[in-house]
Amino acid sequence: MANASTTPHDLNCLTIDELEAHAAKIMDKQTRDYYNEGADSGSTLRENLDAFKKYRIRPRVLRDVSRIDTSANIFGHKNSIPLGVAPTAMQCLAHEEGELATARACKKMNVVMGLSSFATTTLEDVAEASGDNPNVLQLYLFESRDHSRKLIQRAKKAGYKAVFLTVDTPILGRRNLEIRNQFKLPKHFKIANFAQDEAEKEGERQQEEQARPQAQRRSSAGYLDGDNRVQPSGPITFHTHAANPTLSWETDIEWLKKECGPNMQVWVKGIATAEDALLAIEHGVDGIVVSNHGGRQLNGAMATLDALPDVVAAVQKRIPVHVDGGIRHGTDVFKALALGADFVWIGRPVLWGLAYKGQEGVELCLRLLADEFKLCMGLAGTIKIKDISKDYLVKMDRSGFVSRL
Ligand SMILES: Cc1cc2nc3c(=O)[nH]c(=O)nc-3n(C[C@H](O)[C@H](O)[C@H](O)COP(=O)(O)O)c2cc1C
Ligand SMILES: O=C(O)C(=O)c1ccccc1
Repeated sequence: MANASTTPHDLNCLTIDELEAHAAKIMDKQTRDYYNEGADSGSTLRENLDAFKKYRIRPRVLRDVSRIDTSANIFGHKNSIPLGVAPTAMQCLAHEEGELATARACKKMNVVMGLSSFATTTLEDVAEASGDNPNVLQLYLFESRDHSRKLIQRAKKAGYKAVFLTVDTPILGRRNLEIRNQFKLPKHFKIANFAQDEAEKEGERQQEEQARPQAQRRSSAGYLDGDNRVQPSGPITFHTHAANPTLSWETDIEWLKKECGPNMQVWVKGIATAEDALLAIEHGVDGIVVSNHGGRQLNGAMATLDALPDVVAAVQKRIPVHVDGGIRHGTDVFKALALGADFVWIGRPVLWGLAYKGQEGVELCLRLLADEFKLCMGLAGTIKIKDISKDYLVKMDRSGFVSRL
């Protein structure tokens, strides 16, 4: 009998939940709170996780599952599983090698990596560590077009396959632990991808700005006071760059497409509705990620798995639809694909892996999910990614009533 436990395992850490628990013991409180929390009460963060429990798998049997192919094509590359590493900011907080450790683990595991605009490693160094393995650059479109233009040119030159424009963060969500902890990036780390000529000045401003509680930091329209009211604008700052409330389909997507040219795709990350998915297609976007930023932006927003089916129905396979948020098991990957996603991304589990054991920890994280996903495919009676469909799921309502999809 084929057994999933043929790959070497870390006996102390056999699940993503265990990885989270190990990481929680290792990370300092500031980092743990920053990485793990959601916005406001955290209900959307929890619902992202719980949404997967509403679905159960309908396994088919007596099919030859001796040859399971978990691979998925992305940007013309063969990814080992239909899963990528979502962009998350400031990975040097989790481990001194930060994004480089993640890039090396992704390369080893054949998994695409998303690099945050707010990475603590330069995009060139990450590209070098990745070799042939594909990368995407997550973008916050800064109000200073000059800075964005430079960043895009650098990404192009370094061979990034796509930019993912994050569209769920026109204003930064309120994260209470971050405010209470007065979270700041320790002085010895740098937000590495600010344009060289601006880096010094900007670095200093960031350090100053980060010393401020979140509620007093400035956004580009001004800063949010204690009651989340926007106060008049101040100088350009760290959070000015992340949160740009002027972003719009008309002005920014056209501009971005032109800047990226024919060889670097433009995706939008943070879509939650069919209406916006259709607008994305209308504006010539190459792909979308259904995301609510891991529940860190609009608390009270739908769980991403709940938002997914409407988006999939509207898009009708014209462009790829990806999803992130709350994926912690191989069965979660299977369920997202069965609901029509082409691919999924994971955020926090990679940060936990990094904190646990650097590159090795990220490899472990990816291996656990890859093994679980392959096992799920085989036990459900599927051998190719394209076999996975809604025929393999039922949905349970609150009273436990089960219905076919
Ligand atoms: C600590 C942290 C930092 C993040 N930083 C960014 C970022 O810089 N840009 C971005 O688009 N998304 C960012 N995200 C959101 C992730 O890309 C992703 O959407 C989310 O983490 C997925 O949910 P999950 O953590 O439940 O897997 C961040 C998430 C976390 C947890
Ligand atoms: O923390 C985040 O989720 C995020 O996307 C972000 C926002 C501002 C600066 C750095 C990261």
